[in-house]
Amino acid sequence: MSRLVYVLNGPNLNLLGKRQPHIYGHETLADVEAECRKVAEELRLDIRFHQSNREYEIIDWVHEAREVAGGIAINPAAFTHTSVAILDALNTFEGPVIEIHISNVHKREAFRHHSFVSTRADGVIAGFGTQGYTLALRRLARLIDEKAS
Ligand SMILES: O=C(O)[C@]1(O)C=C(c2cccc(Sc3ccccc3)c2)[C@@H](O)[C@H](O)C1
Repeated sequence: MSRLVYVLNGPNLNLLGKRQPHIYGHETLADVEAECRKVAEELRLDIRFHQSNREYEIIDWVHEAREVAGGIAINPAAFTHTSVAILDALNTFEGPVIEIHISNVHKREAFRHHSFVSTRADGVIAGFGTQGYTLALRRLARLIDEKAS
């Protein structure tokens, strides 16, 4: 069972930490990646960390993950609420998928309350700030270890 995990980030997350800190905090996506790499080392995971504003690139990374990864952690951002295409791609991935949202989407606008991705995700983390990323890694490590035992 591969200990490689893909961490995928959707549109506008490249601007994280620069606006709306009251919703998304002050950490930049580079800060989040660094924290993920630190925790991944503790968990004996390798990670590939990506962000794109282009739906097709996220789909292509999911297809890549099918061949090499043991799990996917994904913050689809706005694609959460719109993308059947990303859901369809995730449905071709056989390993565990954890959906991450920095904010508690259920306390926000009604259009953020529905997620296409949640119909595939094995778990959803929302409202834990950027700590959700490392919590997702810990869950994926547990699931990968359980499958290997
Ligand atoms: O809470 C999240 O992580 C979420 O996935 C992230 C989103 C999001 C939306 C716009 C921008 C950003 S990142 C950002 C934040 C502040 C300033 C600039 C960019 C994330 C939303 O589209 C989702 O509904 C919720």
